Formats: sequence, C-alpha cells, structure tokens
Amino acid sequence: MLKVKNLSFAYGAKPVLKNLSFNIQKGENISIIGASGCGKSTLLQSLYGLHDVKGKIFWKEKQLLGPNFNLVPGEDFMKYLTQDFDLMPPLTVAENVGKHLSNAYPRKKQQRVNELLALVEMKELAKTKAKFLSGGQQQRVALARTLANPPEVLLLDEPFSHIDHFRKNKLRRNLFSHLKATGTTVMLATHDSTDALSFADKTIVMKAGRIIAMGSPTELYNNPPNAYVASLFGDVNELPASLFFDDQPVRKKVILYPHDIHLTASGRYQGVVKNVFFKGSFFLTEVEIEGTSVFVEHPEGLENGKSVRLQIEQDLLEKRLG
Ligand SMILES: Nc1ncnc2c1ncn2[C@@H]1O[C@H](COP(=O)(O)OP(=O)(O)OP(=O)(O)O)[C@@H](O)[C@H]1O
Repeated sequence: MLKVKNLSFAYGAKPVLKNLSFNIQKGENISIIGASGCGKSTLLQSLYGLHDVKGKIFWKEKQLLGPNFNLVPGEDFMKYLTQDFDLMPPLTVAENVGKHLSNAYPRKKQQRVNELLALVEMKELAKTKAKFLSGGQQQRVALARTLANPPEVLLLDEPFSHIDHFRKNKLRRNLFSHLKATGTTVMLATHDSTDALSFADKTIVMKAGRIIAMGSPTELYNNPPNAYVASLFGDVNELPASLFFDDQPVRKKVILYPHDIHLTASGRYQGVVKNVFFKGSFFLTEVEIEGTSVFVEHPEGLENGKSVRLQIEQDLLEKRLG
C-alpha cells in the first residue's frame, strides 16, 4: 500500500502541496485531476523522491525519502514518466526502449522490446532514430521504455498529452489493461476526463495544493461536491437554486450537467435559445431562463431566439442542491 501522511511542500516561500493524506492499495489506478498549477506534477515528483517534503510517504513498510537522504532520487520499484521524454536522439526506437534492459540474454531482450513496441504501436518505427520522431511518437517510446523493467508503482504525468485522439483511446485501453493484468499501481496526473472516468479506480481532485475530493469516478461524477469538481469532467451548469425552488436563496447553487436537462414541450421552465454548438452526437444548446444561461444537450440544432421549455427531474434538483 502507498501511504501518504500530512505531505506538504513549498518551492521556496511558495506552498504548493498543503497537508495531503491518502492511501492507495496495490494495483489500483488513481487519476489526479485539477486545474493547471494545482500541484499534480509536484505531487508525483514528491512521491518519486525529487523534493524534500514535510510529512511521510510509505510504500508497504518502506519510508520513501527525498534528495537529502538519497543521492540518486527514485526507488527501484518505482518509475516516473515526466512530460519531457528524455530519449537518446541518436539511438533507435528499439534501442531507447531496451536501454535499461540486461544484455545477458539478447533474444529475451529483443522479445521484451518487441512486446513493448507492440503495446504502444511503434513496431514499424523500431529502427528509426528517436531524433526523427514526432512528439506523440516520442511520448509512446518513452512510455514503452518506462515499462521495460516492470515497476511496482508507475507515476505518469500527462502520458497521452501529445497523442492524437484516435490512437490515444486504443493506447490507453491497451496500456491500462496491461497495467491491471500486471498488478501495477498507477498514479496518473491528467487533464483528460476520460483517463479519470473510464480507467481510474479512484480519482483524487486537487485545488490550489489541497485534495478537495477523492472517490470512485462514478461517485464523483454523479455526486460532485461542487462545480469545480464537476467541471473537470466536462461542461457543467452552476445555477442559482432560486430558479427551481421558491424557498431557496440565490446564493445556493444547483449543479447540473447539460445532459441532466431536457427540452420538452411540457417542460416546467420557460426559456429562449441563445446559442447552439454542434458537438457531433448532440448540440450543446445555451438557453436563457430568467436572465441565466443554462447549457442543455439536445439532439437537434435549434434556431437562436426560439422559445423552449426545460424539464429537470425534481429528485435530481434536490440531490444536486449545494
Ligand atoms: N520548479 C519550480 N519552482 C517554483 N515554482 C514551481 C516550480 N514548479 C512548479 N512550480 C509552481 O508550483 C505550482 C504547482 O505546479 P505543478 O506543475 O505541480 O502543477 P500542475 O497541477 O501539475 O500543473 P499543470 O496541470 O499545468 O501541469 C504552480 O503554481 C507552479 O507555478
């Protein structure tokens, strides 16, 4: 188990991690989400031992210590994939991936390199020098190299940030099922809600150096504690409760996703279409009700200025009342 207790860290006088505590079970996939600058990368770096932190970090029974205690940061059982890929430009893709593998059994080494290149779909470029690769290709090679000697704990900082959408979806399905099958504990800092929703066992939500929520993706998505958390998963409405409840003040809010709201002829709330954005499988439709913009998913593109009626389930309104 990875245990983090009262972890704090400051860059000089600037506090960046503020008293974080959490436990992670072996083999869990944890995503860390939060606005840019909230401290996700600094948390991964601290776990890897790159900072001298306040507080304690344990993996199983072993306390993990920072650079004041370890001349060479990092632990054998842990790998950290940073946002710089750190490949050797004159070496080929295969040489980069196999760089830290033993040369004692060349055939075994070759086999392992092939396996990893297949996982990240880079077999065709095995003999290409790293200096000729695109950003996304470099990122896939760096990912494969990180897995060459399988770590017990894998820290990934935005591992798919340079990879196109089509390839990214397949790559993360392959990668995360490989990591589950090998029982690897994963902590992944990400801005991509799919990493958190579809692949994480738990999600840690950070804001300004603190953990403000932690839970399963379904818990957090269905019961977001506030609009900040909900907004990390996609578009969200934070609406004055007074729009829906006679006895609630304006300062109270209701959090609703656009798909929670339906445009139907018998809807309870009257509004006017202000803007329509095509999203592929639906139209994100901005409707104004009593001077407030509400974003709604609708299957058809409506004209601006059209009068519409909105329907929202009463139970949901009560559940999402902040
Ligand atoms: N080497 C550094 N020296 C001083 N301040 C730093 C350093 N690295 C990061 N910071 C600051 O620490 C804070 C947290 O940065 P960090 O990179 O951990 O955030 P993040 O959540 O990973 O951001 P992003 O999502 O943009 O990658 C930011 O305010 C950043 O400006």
